[in-house]
Amino acid sequence: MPHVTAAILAGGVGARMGGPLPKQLLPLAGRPIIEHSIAAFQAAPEVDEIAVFMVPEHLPEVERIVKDSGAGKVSAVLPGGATRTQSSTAALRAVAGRGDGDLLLIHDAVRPLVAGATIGAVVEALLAGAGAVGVAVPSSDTVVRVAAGLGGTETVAEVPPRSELRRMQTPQGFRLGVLRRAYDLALADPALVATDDCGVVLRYLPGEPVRIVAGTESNIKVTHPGDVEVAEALLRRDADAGREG
Ligand SMILES: Nc1ccn([C@@H]2O[C@H](COP(=O)(O)OP(=O)(O)OP(=O)(O)O)[C@@H](O)[C@H]2O)c(=O)n1
Ligand SMILES: C[C@](O)(CO)[C@H](O)COP(=O)(O)O
Repeated sequence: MPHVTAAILAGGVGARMGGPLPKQLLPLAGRPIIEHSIAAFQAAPEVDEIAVFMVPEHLPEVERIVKDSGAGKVSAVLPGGATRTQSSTAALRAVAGRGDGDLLLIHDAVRPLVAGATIGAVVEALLAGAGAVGVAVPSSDTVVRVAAGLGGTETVAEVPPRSELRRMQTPQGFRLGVLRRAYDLALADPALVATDDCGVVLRYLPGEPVRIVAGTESNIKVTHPGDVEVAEALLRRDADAGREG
């Protein structure tokens, strides 16, 4: 069986959230957001090992969280990079000793409500032969592409068919050989701009299918002020549903 490493990316400073602390350290139901994310992968039977990539100035807080929560699968708490893409490449460096057939899951630390079933579905798709797997949900809203209008305004440039659109979440999972080849090409491209790792595979290895598995609406990315309260409400709802089910 391939070895499965989960990389939890926590190298961001949370500019959109604001405030003195990176949002992954904010409390959610009494525990730091990142502790929920680590716990999800700790509990996932498919995952062998976890590595966390944290804003360098806050490494000690995460080391303490890992120790106090008893997350025994965490083998390393390392500095993240200056951009999400650089944190992903830090994750690739951390698994340099693993084989091309081993698996790497990359997860946003600020998606604390990821379901165990979602992690399982990503690994299952990889074990079934996929080289790259994304998690996505349909969009309820019409999504448009915009263009710059007059005087700093925006205008609608295109309305792609909604039935073909999905909202991407994490974890995103990869056979290591695939992600390594994609990033080797990406890092040699001075025009590299990426917001997720499946996008890097799609752009630089266009022949490599990126499979999609279904995500959940609860797997939100805590991004803006107010999102912690939304996550708290979703956590309560999921706990109530678990008690009733
Ligand atoms: N240099 C970075 C930037 C982001 N991330 C991580 O990638 C995930 C998704 O990023 P985002 O929500 O954009 O987090 P921030 O970069 O912290 O937020 P902002 O863009 O508002 O500053 C987060 O878990 C974040 O910590 C990372 O590991 N390294
Ligand atoms: C990877 C991601 O969560 C997929 O939706 C998203 O692209 C991260 O974007 P961010 O700007 O780093 O929050």
